[in-house]
Amino acid sequence: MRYLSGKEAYDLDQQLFSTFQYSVVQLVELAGLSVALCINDVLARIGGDKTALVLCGPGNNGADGIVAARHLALHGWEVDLCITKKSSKSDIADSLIAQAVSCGAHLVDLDSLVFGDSISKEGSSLSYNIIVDSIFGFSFDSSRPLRAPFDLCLPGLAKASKSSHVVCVDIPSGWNVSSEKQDPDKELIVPSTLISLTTPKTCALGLPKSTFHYVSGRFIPIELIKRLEIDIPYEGADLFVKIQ
Ligand SMILES: NC(=O)C1=CN([C@@H]2O[C@H](COP(=O)(O)OP(=O)(O)OC[C@H]3O[C@@H](n4cnc5c(N)ncnc54)[C@H](OP(=O)(O)O)[C@@H]3O)[C@@H](O)[C@H]2O)[C@@H](O)CC1
Repeated sequence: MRYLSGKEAYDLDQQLFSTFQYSVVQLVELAGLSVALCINDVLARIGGDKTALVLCGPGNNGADGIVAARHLALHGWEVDLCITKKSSKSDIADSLIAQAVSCGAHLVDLDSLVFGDSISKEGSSLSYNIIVDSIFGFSFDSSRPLRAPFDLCLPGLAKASKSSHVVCVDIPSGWNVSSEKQDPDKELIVPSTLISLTTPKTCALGLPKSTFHYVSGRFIPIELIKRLEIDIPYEGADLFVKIQ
C-alpha cells in the first residue's frame, strides 16, 4: 500500500484537476458517496442506531463531509450537519449544503453543540452513534496555531473521541499529515475509523491497531495508478475496501 505525504497528496489532487480535468464537484461527490458507504459498513460492524453528527471544515475535506451527510440522509440516517466554518474562497459549499438539507440532513450551529465524553445538542441528552470528522484533510498545517472556532472544537472532538465512535475523513483533523508519529503533548483525536481517500497518507501509519481503516475514492485514472503505484485491493465494483 502506498502512503503519501501531504505534499504528494496535494500534487495528486492538482493533477486530477489540471491534467485529468476533473471538477471539484465531481471529486467531492464521488468521495462523499464512498464515505457514506463506508459509514454504513461501520454501522453493520458496531451496531446501534442510524444517528450521525457530521462536522465539516472550510476546505474540500469539509465538502466531502457535506456530500456524505446527504447520502447518509438518503440511506435513512438521522443526520445533523454542522458547518464549523465556511470558506471565503469556495463557491460550492452553499449548493452542497442546500442539497444535503433538501435530502433530509438537519443543519446545526457549532454553538449549539455541547462537547463532553460525547457530543450532544444543547438541551438534549441524546448523543450520536457516529460522529464524522470532516474538518481538515491533507492541506491542514499542524505547525500553525489553531484559531477560533477550531481552538475549541478540535480539542472537544478529541476528548469525545475517547468514548464515542469518531469516523475521520481522509485525515484525523489536527494530526500532522506527513508524520508517522503525532505530538504527544497535543490533545488529538483518537479515530475509531479512518477513511483514507485515494490512498492513505503517512499519518495513517500511526493509527491504533483497533482503528477500522478503509480506503475509498475510486476515481484515480489508470495512468496515475501506475505512475504512483497506488494499488488498492478493491473487490469487483466496490467503492471502498477495509484494510484494517
Ligand atoms: N485527490 C483526492 O484524494 C481528493 C481529496 N479530496 C478531499 O480534499 C481534501 C483536501 O482539501 P483542501 O486541499 O481543500 O484542504 P483541507 O484539508 O480541507 O483544509 C483546507 C482548510 O484548512 C485551513 N487550515 C489549514 N491549516 C490550518 C490551521 N492550522 N488552522 C486553521 N485552519 C487551517 C485552510 O485555511 P487557509 O490556509 O486557507 O487559511 C483551509 O481553509 C482531502 O483531504 C480530501 O478530503 C476530495 O474532495 C477530492 C479529491
